[in-house]
Amino acid sequence: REVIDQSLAFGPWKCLATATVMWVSALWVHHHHRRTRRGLPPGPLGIPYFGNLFQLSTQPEVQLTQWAKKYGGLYSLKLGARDVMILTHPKIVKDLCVTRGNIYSSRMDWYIMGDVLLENRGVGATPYNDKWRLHRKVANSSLSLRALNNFNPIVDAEGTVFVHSLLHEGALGQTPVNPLLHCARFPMNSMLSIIFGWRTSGADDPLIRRAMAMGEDFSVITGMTQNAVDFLPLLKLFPLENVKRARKLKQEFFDCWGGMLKDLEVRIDDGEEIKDCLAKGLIELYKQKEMDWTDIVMFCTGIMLAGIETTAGSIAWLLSILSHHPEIQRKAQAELDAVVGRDRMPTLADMNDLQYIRAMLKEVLRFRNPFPQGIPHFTTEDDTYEGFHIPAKSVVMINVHGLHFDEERYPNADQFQPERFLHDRTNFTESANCADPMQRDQWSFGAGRRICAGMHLAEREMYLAISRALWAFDIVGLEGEMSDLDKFEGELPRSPVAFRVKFVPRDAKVAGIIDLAHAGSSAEAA
Ligand code: HEM
Repeated sequence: REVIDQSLAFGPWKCLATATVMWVSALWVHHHHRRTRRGLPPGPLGIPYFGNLFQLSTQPEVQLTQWAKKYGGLYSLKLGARDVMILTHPKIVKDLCVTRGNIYSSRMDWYIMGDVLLENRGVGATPYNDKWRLHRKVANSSLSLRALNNFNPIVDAEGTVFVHSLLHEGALGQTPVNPLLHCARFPMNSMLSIIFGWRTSGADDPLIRRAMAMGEDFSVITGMTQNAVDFLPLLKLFPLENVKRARKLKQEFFDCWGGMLKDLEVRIDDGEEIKDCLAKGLIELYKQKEMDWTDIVMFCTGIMLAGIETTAGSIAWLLSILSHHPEIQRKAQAELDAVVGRDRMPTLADMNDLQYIRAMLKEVLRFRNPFPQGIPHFTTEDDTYEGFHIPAKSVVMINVHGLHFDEERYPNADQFQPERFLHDRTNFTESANCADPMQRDQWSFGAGRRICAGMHLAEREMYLAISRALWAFDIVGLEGEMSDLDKFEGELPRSPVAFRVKFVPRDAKVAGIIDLAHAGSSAEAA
């Protein structure tokens, strides 16, 4: 009697549950068949409407890389309403993003980053159109190899300021230092000089914290895991916390970088002689009506965002990693002492002779790169590749993490081993442009027509910061307080969390040499 009662009570629920399971399964099968019918590359099954969205965690690159092992160098996902192509093989990245760059070079219509925050302007966020071409041309005019040579003295001087700050904040190796502010100030001052012909005068300048806060906010609210709305457009109907944050941040961009442009415009209008800088050129374009005010503010915003956190984070990762590896420091220092000696600091002229340092820079970008899922490209036309259909308006992700942790190309990929690049004498740009994609060192700078515009600058800054830090100091981790190499902040880009190390001068002459160079270089930097 009890059993009969129980089955009667459970019966309707069981029926309902069975019906639901059948309905979901039918939708699932239908969904799968639709994908196969469309001829898309293979990929994991998702659920109707949401696709694979819920299968990605807060570190999507881990799952993306696991799927690459199963589905290969090109597979597809459905993230909400979007078709997403994941590229995890060098040849496929080159074939699509470089060779077919006319189709694969746009940017998706991001809601928060594009519509709300940057108004789809700025070099990095603008879709592939004439506006982007103009923005990219202007960026290249200051960031190309030739243009950058004019800024060599400034970047060199900032490299000296960097080690000088570490030396003195660390009381000549006595006191631990959190190097993050200094790592940010170096690229920030280079960018300020290139854009506005101006720099911050000390690590306590409020602009440094302000720029870092803007960068951190941007990095958090624009990350993929924060933006389900880019894949589920219906979410736009709901009040989203990040939209409020983005509007506030946009205002901050206008106040800060827009304010600096305004000051410059007033000075130009007052007839002041202004030395050549990117912002001066932008104001000319604004006056000639080739760019509007939002264009030039977002141009500066985009360049400042692209150029600070990325490079700062890479320098900081390397300092953090080196504090775990005294044996790697010794190898780099042996090379530095042989090539440079102990009576002067390394300069840009030594870069080609410091092969171990160069290998370390490549290895840190492989090992802890700021954009493990790349910055997505977007297709503008239908395409067919290796028999697969790639529809127009597909999101195309270069799975940088998957490329960088491929054991076949990088044995012991989860270890930091500069030796793997010792044979490679190319600089970042030469390697990115090499004909055989299997020979490319790493993929941190993306690929094709949207490839990073700041590779030369990033390389010079990273080289000067690290070669000088290792020439001058032993980087010593603190007992019981070693940095955590697996924790990071933000998403677009990622940076290491705060840590402290000691910068211990390697010999008695170091402080004198740095102080002397600093006295000479601060005039140059100013
Ligand atoms: C370690 C440092 C850096 C890394 C890892 C990095 C990485 C990247 C990546 C992944 C992209 C997107 C590429 C693509 O879509 O395929 C990019 C674009 C860009 N980067 Fe960098 N970047 C770094 C430093 C810099 C610096 C110092 C600047 C100087 C201003 C800069 C300026 C830009 C610009 C303007 C773009 C947009 C290019 C476009 O969409 O046309 N980056 N960067």
